[in-house]
Amino acid sequence: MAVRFEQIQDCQQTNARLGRLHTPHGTIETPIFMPVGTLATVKTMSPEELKAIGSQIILANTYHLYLRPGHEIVREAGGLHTFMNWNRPILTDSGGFQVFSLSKLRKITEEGVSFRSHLSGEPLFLGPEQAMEIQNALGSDIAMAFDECAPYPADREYVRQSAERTVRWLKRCKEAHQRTDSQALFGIVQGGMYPDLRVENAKAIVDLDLPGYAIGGLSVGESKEQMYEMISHTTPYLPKDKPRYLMGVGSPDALIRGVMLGIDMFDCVLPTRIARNGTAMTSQGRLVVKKAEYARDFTSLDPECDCYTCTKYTRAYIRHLVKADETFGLRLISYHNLHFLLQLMTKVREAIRNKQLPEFANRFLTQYYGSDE
Ligand SMILES: COC(=O)c1ccc(CCNc2nc3cc4nc(N)[nH]c(=O)c4cc3[nH]2)cc1
Ligand SMILES: [Zn+2]
Repeated sequence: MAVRFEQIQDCQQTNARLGRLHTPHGTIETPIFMPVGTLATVKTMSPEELKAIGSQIILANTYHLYLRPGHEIVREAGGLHTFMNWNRPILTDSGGFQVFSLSKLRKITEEGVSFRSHLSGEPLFLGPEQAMEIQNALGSDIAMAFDECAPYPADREYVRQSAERTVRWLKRCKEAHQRTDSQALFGIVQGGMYPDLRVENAKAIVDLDLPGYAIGGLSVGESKEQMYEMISHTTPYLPKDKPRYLMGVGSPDALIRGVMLGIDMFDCVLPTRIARNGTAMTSQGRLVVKKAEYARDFTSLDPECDCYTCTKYTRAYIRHLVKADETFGLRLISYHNLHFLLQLMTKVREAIRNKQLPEFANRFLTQYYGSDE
């Protein structure tokens, strides 16, 4: 069996749980945040730095690697782990989301999606079989099913048709799955913002008896309350003894609330994406280091952080680098932001272990978002 999930401890007051996810490239303590390495790199970070901040698993993207450098080159390199010098677990997204969010001129049929490359404009096609072939070449430990992440907002009839097709696509992914002993296929539950469609889709996806399940079609512009509502309608139909992965999430509050709703795995581009415009996540909330007020601030980004960035550099120095467009500034903030979210999940696991999650959540969120939010 490629991937096996162990439930270690439940939380009495919420649906949170401690778990262990055993994969061919190592064991992952859950709940977990997965840094996003779309193009076979977590932007500006080396594998050694990722390990130094405690990253246990990273995400890469089928769509992007299919377009560039092409999955055949990665296969010839010996797979993604060798190609990018990362010997821990890798989860690959299937392209289901990226093809809809990045490419132009796309056409969806029962077969799959025809689209034009957002890089070269060349006509391309992705369907369940192609997505599984690419992920087979990449050799990820966890391969996501090829699905349609319905646009938001979308009318009920569209969402119903799309979710039903996603189930038919999942069956084809399962048929096309080759490395069943070294790569796990996770299904993805859709259903838009319609609770009854979410439940119906969850039941159909779980019927295929897979090693893990994701909740898709969220973090697409809906309100956080809507997102939490859809999660709470879905998790009761996902087996407790399998990992639950909320795709594209997220921010500190969404991670904590997601854990309390029973989610085990998360991914988001946020930490490296906001670093690009000089924004750091700190224990006191977001800090835009470019602001003039930090020009002579010789304290660290986050007074409560012990990471390399916060022990060796000051806000004034990082502000200078970002203003001068020096990539080292981007590296320092990315390193800290990733450390911040990975550290948050370490504290969340500790709080579940000590039966203190609600208290920890209130303390952290009040400090991060301020009591008025
Ligand atoms: C500064 O912050 C940012 O730039 C930024 C950008 C995008 C997201 C949203 C990411 N949301 C998201 N990613 C997703 C990936 C998905 N993959 C598949 N296969 N199926 C889905 O149904 C799906 C849904 C998602 N929702 C969040 C933050
Ligand atoms: Zn730090």
